[in-house]
Amino acid sequence: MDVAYTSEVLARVRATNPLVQCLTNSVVTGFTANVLLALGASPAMTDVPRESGPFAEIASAVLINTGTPHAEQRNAMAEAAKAAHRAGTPWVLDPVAVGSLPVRTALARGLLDFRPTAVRGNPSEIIALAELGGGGRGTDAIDTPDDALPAGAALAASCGAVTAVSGRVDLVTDGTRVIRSASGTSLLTKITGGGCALGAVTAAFLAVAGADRSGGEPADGPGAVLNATAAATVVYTAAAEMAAESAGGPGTFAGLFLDALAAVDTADIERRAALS
Ligand SMILES: Nc1ncnc2c1ncn2[C@@H]1O[C@H](COP(=O)(O)OP(=O)(O)OP(=O)(O)O)[C@@H](O)[C@H]1O
Ligand SMILES: Cc1ncsc1CCO
Repeated sequence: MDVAYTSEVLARVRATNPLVQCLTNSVVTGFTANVLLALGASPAMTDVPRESGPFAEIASAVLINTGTPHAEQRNAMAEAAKAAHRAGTPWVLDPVAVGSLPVRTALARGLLDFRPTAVRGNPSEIIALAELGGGGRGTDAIDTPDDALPAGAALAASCGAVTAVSGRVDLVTDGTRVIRSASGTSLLTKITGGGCALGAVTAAFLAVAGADRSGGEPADGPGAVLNATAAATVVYTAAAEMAAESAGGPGTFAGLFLDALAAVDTADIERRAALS
């Protein structure tokens, strides 16, 4: 995974406007849609039963985020995950507050049966999803990304997912390889949805990553999911870093971040990527 691949996948998103179906929490819905639009993707918050399943079959990718999982949305999530799995639509699970709250913990663990392409969350959520810990403090983490490495390996083994763990240094793993990305800004933690919108951006990148929907060899090679997931983090955090340079605080940062997502280019990515 390198800067050239990151720029190439970003260009594909902008050229093809992948349709990203989001079943996400009520706090971050508008922000998430704006982040996808700024990036060049096309959001659709299709999250009611009898629509979510059929839509997941035609969407380019699906995001399921458990932040505010009301009963109807839980049913829609199960329907969408099942349909995405059946149709070969890449889908991302963001297990918000899993571990510390019981309803979403059961929901998210059940959704693993439908083999998410990637799981994205903070360290405590990832550890709890893999049943290796009890979760964080509500939506906040109490663990570090490296603490979640065994959980990433467990999720790769149990459902084949690539795992992206957020923190000061973000980490992406397929259970064997680990990519760390140190770009970004703590201002992302001072606006709501800083992590949730990254889940949607990850879905957009997976949509264009050359993964074969029939389960065959991905056009971008066997590491396509790992590389595209890491590329999403690099673009997202590079844009956040650009926004932070002229932000006066969380309020102006949010707007400048959308501007930066629309503007970020190869030179910006080259300057700001901090991969190891
Ligand atoms: N301590 C930190 N310093 C700098 N950047 C950080 C820090 N923690 C997180 N980030 C950045 O913020 C992004 C979002 O991560 P965060 O851990 O806040 O997600 P989250 O808890 O799932 O967010 P939310 O549930 O509020 O959407 C990460 O991708 C990372 O780049
Ligand atoms: C604040 C909050 N509560 C449930 S979901 C959410 C958005 C950030 O995870």
